[in-house]
Amino acid sequence: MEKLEVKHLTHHFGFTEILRDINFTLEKGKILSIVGPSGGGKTTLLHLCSGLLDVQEGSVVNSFTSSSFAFQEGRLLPWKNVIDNIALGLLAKGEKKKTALQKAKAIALKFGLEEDDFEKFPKDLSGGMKQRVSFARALVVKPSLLFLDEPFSALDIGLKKELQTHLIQISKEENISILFITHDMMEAIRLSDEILLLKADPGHIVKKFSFEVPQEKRDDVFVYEESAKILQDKDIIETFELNTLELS
Ligand SMILES: Nc1ncnc2c1ncn2[C@@H]1O[C@H](COP(=O)(O)OP(=O)(O)OP(=O)(O)O)[C@@H](O)[C@H]1O
Repeated sequence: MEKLEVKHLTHHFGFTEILRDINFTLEKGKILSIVGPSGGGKTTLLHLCSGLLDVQEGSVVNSFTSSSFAFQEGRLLPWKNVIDNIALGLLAKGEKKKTALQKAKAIALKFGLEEDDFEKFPKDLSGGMKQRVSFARALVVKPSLLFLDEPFSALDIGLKKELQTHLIQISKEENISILFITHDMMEAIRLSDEILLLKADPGHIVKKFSFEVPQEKRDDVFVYEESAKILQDKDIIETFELNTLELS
């Protein structure tokens, strides 16, 4: 069975301990999110899990057959148009150009891009369109595991919901596992099978929340109700320091 297994992972930058004794397992077909305040070590943890950073202490064992990464800001190649950006990974895997372009176009349409956009270059795309391209590029290679770094943070609520719906649909159809980081609790509740709450200084997991209702059945009411419940949780209050906030 494919899985990502993190055991006793600790990380330092210089003399500063950033992460301490992180343990979790992501299983095939599951969506797991890491939620926590800014500076808590989420990005560091994601980079360690995805191999972008070298593990210093503890272990990360990734037995998924393939993985891909979608970044918050898209990271598209400025000299390539939309379709060529999406087709990159397929070409790198040795797919024939004609088939790669066909697959790129099909997934672009699935993510709400239009044929008129296909020849555009990144500089002529809105933030939302870049994000659509970024998702399409990460998913066109049909990864077994997808890493996402705050993928929806720059999007308005309508677009956020639309892309989340596409992501859930494609991940279910293709049985893709997802590990993503976010500071948005509602986003985590909408998408995750399990949420890991990461508290800062040094980053450590204080709580895990899991949800039984399948993602495609989670409507706005579910997300609002679960958020309201979770925001009362003492670990969430402490982790996000909600008790120190007062309206003046
Ligand atoms: N390459 C690096 N060298 C030194 N310190 C770093 C490096 N990368 C991150 N840090 C520090 O590690 C800590 C955790 O950063 P990280 O980016 O992992 O947190 P985060 O939870 O993703 O934050 P945010 O939500 O703001 O992106 C921060 O104090 C940051 O300054």
